[in-house]
Amino acid sequence: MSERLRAAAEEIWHAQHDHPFVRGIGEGTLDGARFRFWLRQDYLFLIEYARLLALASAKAPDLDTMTRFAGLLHTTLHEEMALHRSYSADLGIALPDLERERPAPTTRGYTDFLLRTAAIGDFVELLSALLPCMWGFNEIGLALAERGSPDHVGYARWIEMYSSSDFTALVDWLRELTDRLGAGLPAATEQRLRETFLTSSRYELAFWETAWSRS
Ligand SMILES: Cc1ncc(CO)c(N)n1
Repeated sequence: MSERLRAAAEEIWHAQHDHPFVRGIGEGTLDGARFRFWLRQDYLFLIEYARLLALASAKAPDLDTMTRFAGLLHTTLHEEMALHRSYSADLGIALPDLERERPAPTTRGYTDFLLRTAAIGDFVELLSALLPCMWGFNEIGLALAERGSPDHVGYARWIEMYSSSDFTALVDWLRELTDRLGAGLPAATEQRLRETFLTSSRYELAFWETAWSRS
């Protein structure tokens, strides 16, 4: 099912790869103010995203899945958010300021959508909402890593995080889980899951666009 979801969102994902913010990360040309805006908003995003992972663990259909989501929650809080904290330290942003940031409408809209889906949808729907977050960042990270970044690039740590073999393995696992739980669903259910996947994909694109144009 994950391949069909990805195919339905091709245009949106293509626009993400092509977005000047994403290209700027890869080429090392993204200006500091835009990255700074993204970093502050993404930290808020990750706090809510961590709640989503906690809900996924709570709603997991079996102990193994519950354990993996608890691990993913831990990795997000301690590794992915550590990346943001280290960039913030470099940029002179104090931790309390990072947490006190006000969410931009896109950040608010996206995290509300994710948590709403987790709260009232079933587990597969939650997975469909979550998949574009991790899979999208991994696909972008891998594409940028493959293109290679010049040595002077300050965004190398960003690219390393999202293209790492650990992050890639997590995405592979999440896709397998979606394929397993999404197998043989009625067409109307898959249609609903596709809409959820598309909504998250649109928010992913809007997140880059907001950081590009609002800062
Ligand atoms: C908006 C957004 N989507 C996905 C990820 C990856 O976890 C992130 N850090 N931020």
